Amino acid sequence: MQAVNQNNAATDDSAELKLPSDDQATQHKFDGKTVGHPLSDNPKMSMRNVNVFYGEKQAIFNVDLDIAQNQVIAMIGPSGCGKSTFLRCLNRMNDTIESCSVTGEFILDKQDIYHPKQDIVPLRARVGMVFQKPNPFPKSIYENVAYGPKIHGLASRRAELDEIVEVSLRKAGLWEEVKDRLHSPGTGLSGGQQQRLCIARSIAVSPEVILMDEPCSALDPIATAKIEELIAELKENFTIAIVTHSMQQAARVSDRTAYFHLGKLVEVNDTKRVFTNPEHDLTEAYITGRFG
Ligand SMILES: Nc1ncnc2c1ncn2[C@@H]1O[C@H](COP(=O)(O)OP(=O)(O)OP(=O)(O)O)[C@@H](O)[C@H]1O
Repeated sequence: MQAVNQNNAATDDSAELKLPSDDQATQHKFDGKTVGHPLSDNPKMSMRNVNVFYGEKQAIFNVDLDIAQNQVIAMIGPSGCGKSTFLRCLNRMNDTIESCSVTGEFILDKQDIYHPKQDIVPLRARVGMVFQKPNPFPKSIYENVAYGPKIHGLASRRAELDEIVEVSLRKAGLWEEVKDRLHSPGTGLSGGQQQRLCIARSIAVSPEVILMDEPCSALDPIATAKIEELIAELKENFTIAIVTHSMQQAARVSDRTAYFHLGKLVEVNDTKRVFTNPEHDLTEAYITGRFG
């Protein structure tokens, strides 16, 4: 039966408007059980039964997920689905938001990172974070990288510190571009270079896990390509979790992909599988651009 518009004229368009959106139609099919392989044989971090609230509003529902050692996991999903909220729980960045409460289990190498005795400073050195917008300190390039090792007491002599700075900048693919101006301000670098500086700063304290929250969203395609190449190199030494709006980026850089929808973890699988043969209709609807 065709729907009738306000002028009583039947049109196909108005009939279409009365149908539920793909989003609404498929939403009902999600029973809350993540499909695919959310757990791993070789987890660096294991999260169980995670729920996150901002005041009364629940942002994450019963998420179980492992992040495998020396892999890149991409977290994707429509805006507001909770990707950044979940990521920020992994180094307790949400502790800084007063209204935010987190329940569930977060284990990093058998250690409960929400244990009352857990000190946040060493935790954030072990689980570093790179933000959407490059945020170098208003200090020299050298000091940006040296700051963390200094406060964590990782170098006792200047030569040791120099070495950490050089190695970190090399690992971040920035050394050749900045070695002759280490004492110039970090903020004087291009956006892409600043983001690599922030990655060097994170690497300098020898993290085990690096969290990246849309690290390329403020960058041009060339700077983005450099960061993506870097991610592929970094996973040799680090475990990486990246939130991205770009499905192409998730497909290029990650080994596993986790698809979130309205605060629920719908599907986790090998990235290739997610993008070529998703198990859940919601994942398929998102990756084929039917919503999001
Ligand atoms: N500080 C906050 N206070 C209150 N609600 C918040 C806060 N941060 C996020 N939220 C809410 O929690 C839900 C998840 O937000 P989150 O930023 O984690 O989603 P996201 O998937 O990362 O979104 P986007 O892709 O747009 O960055 C949203 O409904 C958002 O409005």
